[in-house]
Amino acid sequence: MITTVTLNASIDKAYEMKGSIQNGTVMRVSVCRNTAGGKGLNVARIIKLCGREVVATGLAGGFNGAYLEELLRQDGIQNQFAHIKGETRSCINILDEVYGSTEYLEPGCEVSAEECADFLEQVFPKVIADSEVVTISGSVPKGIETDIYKKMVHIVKEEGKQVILDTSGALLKHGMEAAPTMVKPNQEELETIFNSKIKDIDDVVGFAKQIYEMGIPYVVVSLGKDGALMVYRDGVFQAVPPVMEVVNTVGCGDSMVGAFAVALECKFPAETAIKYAVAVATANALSPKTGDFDPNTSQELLEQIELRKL
Ligand SMILES: Nc1ncnc2c1ncn2[C@@H]1O[C@H](COP(=O)(O)OP(=O)(O)OP(=O)(O)O)[C@@H](O)[C@H]1O
Ligand SMILES: O=P(O)(O)OC[C@@]1(O)O[C@H](CO)[C@@H](O)[C@@H]1O
Repeated sequence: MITTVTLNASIDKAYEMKGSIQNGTVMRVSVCRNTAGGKGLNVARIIKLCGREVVATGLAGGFNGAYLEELLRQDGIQNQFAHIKGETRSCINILDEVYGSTEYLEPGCEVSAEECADFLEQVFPKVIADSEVVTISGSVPKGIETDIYKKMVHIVKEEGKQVILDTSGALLKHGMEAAPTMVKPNQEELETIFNSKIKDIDDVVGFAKQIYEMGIPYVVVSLGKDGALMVYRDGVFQAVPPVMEVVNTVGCGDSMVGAFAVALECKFPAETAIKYAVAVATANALSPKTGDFDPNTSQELLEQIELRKL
């Protein structure tokens, strides 16, 4: 069993537009799709599609929170959310022919210190009890301290479980101090953490090695169309997918996290794990839906992924 955590859950709205967007005018949406979102819920859908058992937890509130739980029920995702007074946010992803994808992310409601403590001390330890792997993803709503993920990583590790952390900025910086099993920054997140511009792949390797030295066994940097780079005990590897025409890359990072969690749970060797994660993430880029992939496509991609030792 794998637990996914989404503290800043959202109703994700994908707006498909015909033609190009004209800013400052009235635009009519051609197709609208609502999904239970926030990074951890995309991760949960991917794990289910990989054929593994998953339970989703986090914070949910108001009408959107109830809708979110209903969407998860429709997707067949087991969930145990802590209920908060504030309203769960919405995030909009506009898909058009000129810009591809443009995301508008709401910040999330205010969460009280009591609500946060209730989740951390009561809900979270109970939900993870039957899981071997826990994933923690995304931003946090207002009122939650930036060391929350550090505390959660400690709780998971004290129970002898493995934990993946996928977040950014101060949340990532503090979270890494607790040495999770795996982190998955993208290049932008690395630049923020190290306050430095990345010029080439050597810079990526250098920063990833520094993170590995903090005691994090698997450091995976996602590189978009160039796949992902992994630093672990036996060296530095890059898994490169074939060049393809993508449909929707939102949630690709989450797909990579979901597949890597499955690989940890199934005890895949590290080099198989990174290839599997890149295959699933690339298959997600070929689906119009977020946190979705066709298992036949990922299986075909797996055979086409090139693993390079750097
Ligand atoms: N254009 C693309 N072509 C092929 N594969 C892609 C492409 N974009 C993303 N991917 C796949 O998805 C993985 C993760 O993508 P990316 O590096 O964009 O993650 P991310 O920035 O964390 O994404 P997000 O935050 O949108 O979820 C890549 O390692 C790759 O396997
Ligand atoms: O505000 P966060 O939690 O960082 O990101 C939220 C979000 O952009 O991430 C997912 C894509 O990765 C979307 O489902 C969701 O809307």
